[in-house]
Formats: sequence, structure tokens, C-alpha cells
Amino acid sequence: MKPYQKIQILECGEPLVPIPLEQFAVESPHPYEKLGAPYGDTSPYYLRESVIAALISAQAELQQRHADWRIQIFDAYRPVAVQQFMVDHTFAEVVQSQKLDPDTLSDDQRDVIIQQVYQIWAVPSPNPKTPPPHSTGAAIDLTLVDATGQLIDMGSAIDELSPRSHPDYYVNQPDKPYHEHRQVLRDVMYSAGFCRHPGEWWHFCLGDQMWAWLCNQDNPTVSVTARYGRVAHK
Ligand SMILES: C[C@@H](N)C(=O)N[C@H](C)C(=O)O
Ligand SMILES: [Zn+2]
Repeated sequence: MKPYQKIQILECGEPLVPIPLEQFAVESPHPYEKLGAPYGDTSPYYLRESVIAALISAQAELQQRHADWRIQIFDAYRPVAVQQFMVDHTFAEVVQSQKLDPDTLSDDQRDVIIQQVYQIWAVPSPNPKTPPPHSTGAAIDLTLVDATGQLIDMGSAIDELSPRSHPDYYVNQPDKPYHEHRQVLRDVMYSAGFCRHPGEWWHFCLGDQMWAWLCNQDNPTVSVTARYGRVAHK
């Protein structure tokens, strides 16, 4: 169990609502829909109402600094079934990249690979006390684009299973613009109240267990709880 999963959830009941996609840039086609992830009647382009308001405010802050840059949405709401699908998909990718035979893996090999997968993916827990962050509608994966829709180079791709995903990977490489770009993204998201995943430059949250845990880490005199638990899109 990750430490953030011990945070108490006091669900506030705020609705999951569609993201006004016309206000943002959007990765298209959606990266997990493209892989056949089981969304059923749901869509990744939903978030809690206040999380969307905060995202709009983060983009306004971005445009104070870079008038024609925009936030590009990569992924937002993710049902637990999709979380499971992506964990399984990433597991299969690691097996393939290591040229292993999926049918003859030992238990030890499976354990090592699943731990690698869980370095960047949350466990697809069905327990309402430990929901995957994106299943709460309070987590979002994103990056930035310029006026022409070109990606601002962050030095690695979203979802890359490598040390380059760490937000500070490029901190000691000032000759490259990547750390500065990651800091712009971080600063505008923080200005709207989001927190960033400690191991992923692209994952931000507001009001879920990870966010509450990060708030408590920043200020040990407070005891913040999560206001968003797992939610099903209706
Ligand atoms: C891997 C990335 N897309 C992501 O969202 N990671 C977090 C930790 C998650 O799975 O909730
Ligand atoms: Zn994420």
C-alpha cells in the first residue's frame, strides 16, 4: 500500500462533469482509447466540477506568462477497469521489451516486472478506500503546447517508464530547456491548487488522497483529508 492510500476520504459528492475541451488542446486520438481500453459508456474527458474550474485558472495563469501557450490534456477520468487494462498493457510491453516469453515467466520475474509497472501506474484497487487517483475524477495527466499546437519539449514522453519521468531529472542540465518547461507546468498548476506526483512530471491532482497526502507532507501541522473518492460516470 502506498502511503497516500491511508488518507481518509470524506466524499463531498461534487459531480463529475465534461471538460470544456474547446478551451484546451487535447491529445488526439486519446492514447488509451486508441489501445482499446474499456471505457464502455464513459469517457476520459470528465473531471470533478471544481477541478475543471482550477484547470481553467491554471491555463489563465499560463497565459499570463506565455500568451499563446495552452494546456494539452492527455488523460483525466479513468474507470478502474481502464486502470487495470493499462497496468496489464504496460506489463506486456515490459515483457516484450525484455524479450521474455509471457507464458514461461517465473513468479519472481512477474514480481519484478509488476513492481516496475507500479512505479508509474497506481494499483487498480477495487476497494473504495484506496481508489486509483484517476478514478476519482480529481487527477489529470497533461503537458503544454505552443501557439502552433507544437508540444513544449519536456525531455520525455508522458507515461515513459524511465528515470526521465522524475520531475527533477533534468535539474542539473541547465543547457537544456526541459527543467524550465516542467517548472512552468508545475508553477501554473500549483497556482491553481494542484499538487504534482513526486515521480511523474505530467500527473497533477486536486482533492484526492494523493493531493491530501502531499499537502500533509508540505505542512506536517495540518491533517488534510481527501474530498474525492472513486466515482462512476453516469
Ligand atoms: C502512468 C500515469 N498515466 C498515471 O496516471 N500514473 C498515476 C500514478 C496513476 O496511475 O494514477
Ligand atoms: Zn496520472
